[in-house]
Amino acid sequence: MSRRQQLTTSRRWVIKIGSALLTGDGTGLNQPGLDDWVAQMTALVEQGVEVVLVSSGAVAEGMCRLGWSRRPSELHHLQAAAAVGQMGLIQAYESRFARANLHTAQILLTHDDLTSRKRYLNARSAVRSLLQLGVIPVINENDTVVTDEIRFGDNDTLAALVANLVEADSLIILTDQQGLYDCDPRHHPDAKLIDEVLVHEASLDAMATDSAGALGRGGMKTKLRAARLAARSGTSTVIASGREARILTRLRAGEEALGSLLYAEQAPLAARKQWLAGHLQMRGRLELDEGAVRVLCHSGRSLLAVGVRGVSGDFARGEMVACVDAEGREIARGLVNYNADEVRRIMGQPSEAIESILGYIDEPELIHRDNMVLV
Ligand SMILES: Nc1ncnc2c1ncn2[C@@H]1O[C@H](COP(=O)(O)OP(=O)(O)O)[C@@H](O)[C@H]1O
Ligand SMILES: N[C@@H](CCC(=O)OP(=O)(O)O)C(=O)O
Repeated sequence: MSRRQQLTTSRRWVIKIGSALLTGDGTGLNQPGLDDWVAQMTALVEQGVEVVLVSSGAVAEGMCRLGWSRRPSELHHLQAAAAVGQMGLIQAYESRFARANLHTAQILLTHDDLTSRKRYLNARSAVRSLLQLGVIPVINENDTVVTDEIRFGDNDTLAALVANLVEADSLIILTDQQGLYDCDPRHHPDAKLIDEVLVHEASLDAMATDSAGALGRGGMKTKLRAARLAARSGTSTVIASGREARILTRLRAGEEALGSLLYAEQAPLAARKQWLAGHLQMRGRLELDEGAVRVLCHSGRSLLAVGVRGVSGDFARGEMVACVDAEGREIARGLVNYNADEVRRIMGQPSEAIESILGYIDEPELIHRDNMVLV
């Protein structure tokens, strides 16, 4: 199957719509554009794609609503514009998706939300639950509370971290150019479009510059960096023009020579497992009973509390623990969904009992199979 053909079957897409498209002429949101992109995303959902939308446009829409003609430079004015404009942005998506009977959910994130392990896991389970419910998450940076030091700044980086968060198969970055050119087409009319390339190809660095349009942030440089970040979880990226007719549905159909495909070396699950195998420090150990050892080793299942008979170490939710058999041999390692004290209370118990023992339930599994590698 060609790399383009993989888009025809991939299941989870993060779609980023940039400021350059959403607010092309600086007079508020591009309403006809929104009609078109929402109709295409609805068609994707009907084909079974789980869509997570990362949308810019809050500051520009806020400027329009407040009657400001120039982007302010003071942080507090930018924050005010973002707060006003985010209302318009969400209304724009909510009303359009509602016509197709699809619910939307607003998620505003800061850098801290994705770097603190606990908040990361919480954001991850919230977005996953929304997807399971068939809801379209509409994500933007929480511009009103971020300071310069902790900003994503451009939404390309945010979209890449969201792709990591949900282990997306594909990240689609829609912008005002046909894709990544070998130099900025705004200044070089003879620039050539890159069709398909390995995301880590070193020659790309010299091509993707940080010159952006009047309303965008970051230019192609942040898009290339985003594609490389996304590749850490095995996600391949397409950079394409949101002005091209039926761009999303044509990409879904596997059309060749459309936008630039920056492909990752590994598939999402393999990339995650490699990261788990080599990455984190072990914070504790879970001793498993024979039945649990068997289902982990032979059936590739998740670890449930009922199969654990001993706990050592002091670990937090989301940290890495070793799973050992009765002789102390490590058989697997993975990210645990409960902290050490909680595991001591729920070990040996069926998952249905977790809520009555702890008073809440985070996940039914102690370690989900996607977060575990056999050793
Ligand atoms: N090699 C390149 N190929 C394509 N565009 C480039 C390149 N280098 C810089 N750019 C600039 O990046 C701009 C898109 O980035 P930006 O304005 O930040 O858009 P967005 O708001 O969609 O993120 C293009 O309009 C183009 O001028
Ligand atoms: N969070 C900001 C968007 C930041 C931004 O412009 O990003 P980008 O679309 O990457 O150029 C907003 O909603 O106005």
